[in-house]
Amino acid sequence: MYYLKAVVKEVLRLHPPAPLLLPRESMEDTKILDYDIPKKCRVIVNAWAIGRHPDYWEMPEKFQPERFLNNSIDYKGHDFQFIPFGVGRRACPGIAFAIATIELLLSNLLNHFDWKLPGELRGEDLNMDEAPGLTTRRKTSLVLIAEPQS
Ligand code: HEM
Repeated sequence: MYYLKAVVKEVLRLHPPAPLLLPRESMEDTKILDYDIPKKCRVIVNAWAIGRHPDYWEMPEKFQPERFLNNSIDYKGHDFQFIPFGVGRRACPGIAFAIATIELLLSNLLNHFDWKLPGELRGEDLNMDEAPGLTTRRKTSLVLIAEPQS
């Protein structure tokens, strides 16, 4: 179960369903690094890019759930390098429900079926591109063969 939790985190790091979170508006003039942000400016946070930033993640493009096994990085918005549910007062209130649902669904699917790719296809051949949009989904359908476990 520890590994499954790490897999879910790794999927949400690489493919956050709301890649730009929800837009914010600055309440006052401020400066971040060298950028002047005027009052009432619309600010968009790119959680997708943060999740792949090489300053915060080793081999950021690699799918490597193990990176979540021996650390305390969680969804609550304390770890700014990992914010698939946003941060602060307007962060997603559905985190616990979402994670419980994903884990329950995934563990049942894995427990009851053996999963295979069709033909000679290998995992590394899968196209993991995302269709652009405010929320993301796979660009191409995922085709799998499910064999019920006896
Ligand atoms: C994998 C599943 C989910 C993801 C990745 C997700 C992600 C997000 C994100 C990124 C935001 C914007 C946070 C921000 O801008 O800081 C948000 C807001 C919100 N989410 Fe989710 N969410 C998920 C599931 C759910 C579920 C299951 C519910 C309800 C049962 C829910 C209810 C909401 C609501 C009501 C808001 C608006 C909060 C506000 O504006 O104050 N979400 N979600």
